[in-house]
Amino acid sequence: MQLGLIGLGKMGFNMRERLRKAGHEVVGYDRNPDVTDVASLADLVGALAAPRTVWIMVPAGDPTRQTVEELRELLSEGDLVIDGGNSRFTDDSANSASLAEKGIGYLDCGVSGGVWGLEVGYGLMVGGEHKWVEQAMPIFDALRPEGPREEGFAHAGPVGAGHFSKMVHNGIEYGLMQAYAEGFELLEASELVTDVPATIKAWQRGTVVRSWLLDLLVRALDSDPELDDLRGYVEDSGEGRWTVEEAINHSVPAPVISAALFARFASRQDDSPAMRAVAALRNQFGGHAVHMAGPSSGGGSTH
Ligand SMILES: NC(=O)C1=CN([C@@H]2O[C@H](COP(=O)(O)OP(=O)(O)OC[C@H]3O[C@@H](n4cnc5c(N)ncnc54)[C@H](O)[C@@H]3O)[C@@H](O)[C@H]2O)C=CC1
Ligand SMILES: O=C(CO)[C@H](O)[C@H](O)COP(=O)(O)O
Repeated sequence: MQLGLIGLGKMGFNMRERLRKAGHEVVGYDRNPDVTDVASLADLVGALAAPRTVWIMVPAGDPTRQTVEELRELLSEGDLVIDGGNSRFTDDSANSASLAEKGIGYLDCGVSGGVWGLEVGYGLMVGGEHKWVEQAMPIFDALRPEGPREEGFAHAGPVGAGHFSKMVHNGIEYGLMQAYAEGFELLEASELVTDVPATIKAWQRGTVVRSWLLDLLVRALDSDPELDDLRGYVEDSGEGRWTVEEAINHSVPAPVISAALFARFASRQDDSPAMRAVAALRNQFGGHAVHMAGPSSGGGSTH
């Protein structure tokens, strides 16, 4: 099958490779001339025979919204657009409705697997109408891991369901990573455990907490046993906060995911205004000692 693929970065580049290995004809477009197959979106559309299927894999938000708008002008009735990026699910209904005015189909597809997907395949969760899902199934089948389709692919529901599912998936990812990270810190802090990387490595087989994320932690510790080449500063790209917002909207308690998100915010602070306030209040009501800020004293002096 032919596919137009827009965005050939960490994800799209490998997806093009995996699809080509499976025998599909992929025309890739990226703003980066080093990786693109064609010079423009118009050229990409011109290189495909109707009905066309075009997969967007650019950063979520404005780049994806603008790409959908441009495709709306270039594509025709019967063509299909798939947004495979980590877009917020609330963008999907607007994209779908705008394309539907011209008879162009729309699917939202949550994609999981990161840079490893080339080798092991991508977990896919799709939202949209059945007929469009069927049209794109050869592409989904090539991207998903080998094995039973239902173990690496889900038609999760109508438009928006794919990105909603991916949002929850990423919220879970936040919580799992945070739990491993806290365990790592506690092992490191202990006087009893003398080989932390070996201990975590031993959890890879047979234990209740074995997982792919644990395997990746072992891999990171193999090259940097105390992770001291890194700063403890963690970005986020939206999915975690949207998960927490949806948990609030549905009155679903999500303390683990919320704490994991807030831990990332805390990681970006050199000093915490909130904890300065707690120290000040403790000092006010109980006369408890505080650590004073000092220009070169690190934690400062105690008063
Ligand atoms: N990296 C990951 O682990 C995963 C990323 N995603 C999502 O997939 C999408 C792509 O992510 P990455 O490949 O990691 O990002 P990336 O930043 O590595 O690649 C994005 C690519 O899109 C290109 N690009 C940006 N705007 C463009 C435009 N208007 N037209 C054409 N090309 C454009 C850039 O030149 C770049 O090559 C994002 O929505 C991301 O959230 C989804 C699952 C996993
Ligand atoms: O979707 C992903 C993995 O499943 C991406 O790697 C995503 O960027 C991870 O989320 P965040 O950047 O917020 O940590």
